[in-house]
Formats: sequence, structure tokens, C-alpha cells
Amino acid sequence: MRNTQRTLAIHKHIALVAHDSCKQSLLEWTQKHAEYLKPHKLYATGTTGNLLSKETGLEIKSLLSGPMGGDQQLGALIADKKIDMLIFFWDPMNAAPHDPDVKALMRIATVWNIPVAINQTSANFLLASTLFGQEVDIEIPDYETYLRERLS
Ligand SMILES: O=C(CO)COP(=O)(O)O
Repeated sequence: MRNTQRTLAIHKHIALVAHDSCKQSLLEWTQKHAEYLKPHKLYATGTTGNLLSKETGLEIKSLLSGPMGGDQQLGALIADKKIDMLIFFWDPMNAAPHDPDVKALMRIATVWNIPVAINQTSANFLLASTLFGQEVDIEIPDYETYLRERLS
């Protein structure tokens, strides 16, 4: 029998992190999708979390700043199975002073099979995945268009 029931959104624990050069991008993304993020429990590294909550009004549990241990705190939460997805806009152009912590966070997310988004497009996919069966206004490129645009 076909399951015609609409799947309800499940509240997730979502971690939001951005390096300085990517904070504007994450802020824009968060502002655009605030209504979809609101039902979830949000965590962030310190500076990211303070910026996002100030600018969007979303309730966010801000940990320590990344370079001061925030990435490690998030890693510990992942290992404790308290984070369901990680949205981490990391800077591909500049080395971070706390690069070992950044790598450790990505590593532990991989070890624990946590979905990770690294830019707006992948973040759209992750967020949309929490909203099965609902009409949503999140831009999900279909793969043909996406590839055509990327490869042209
Ligand atoms: O450095 C970070 C992630 O590696 C982010 O830390 P902040 O949110 O404190 O800037």
C-alpha cells in the first residue's frame, strides 16, 4: 500500500559555523531560511552564533569562539550524538590558525556520519531534507541545470 501520509518535519539539532570570510554568506543564508531553521535546536561557534542570533533573532546556543575551542566543543557534541547536521562554511582561501581543530571537527563529523554542508547550495539540500512533504521555498537546483551551469 502506498503511504500517503505527509511526513512531518522532525526537529533536528543543527550546528552553524562560518569562518570570517564566509560569515556574510552564512548570515544571508540564515536570514533567508530563518522560518525553516526556527523549529530546530541551533548551535554555533561563538562569533558565528552571536552574529546570527543578533541579526536574525533566532535562538542559538553559542559555544566558545572557534579558535578558542568552539570547534572542539562542537566535535564533542557530535561524538555524544547531540548534533544531527553540521553547516560549516569554511574558508577555502585562507589557512586558519586553529586548522587542527577545523580538521578534527570535519573528521569527527565524518566518523559519526553526520551530514555536512559547506556552502549555500549544500546547506539548501540539508535544510530541505528536514522538511519532507512540505511545500518549501528553498532553492534546490535540479542536477541537470546545476551541472550545465557548472560545466559551461
Ligand atoms: O573558527 C571558526 C570555525 O573553525 C568559527 O569560529 P567563530 O564562530 O567563533 O568565528
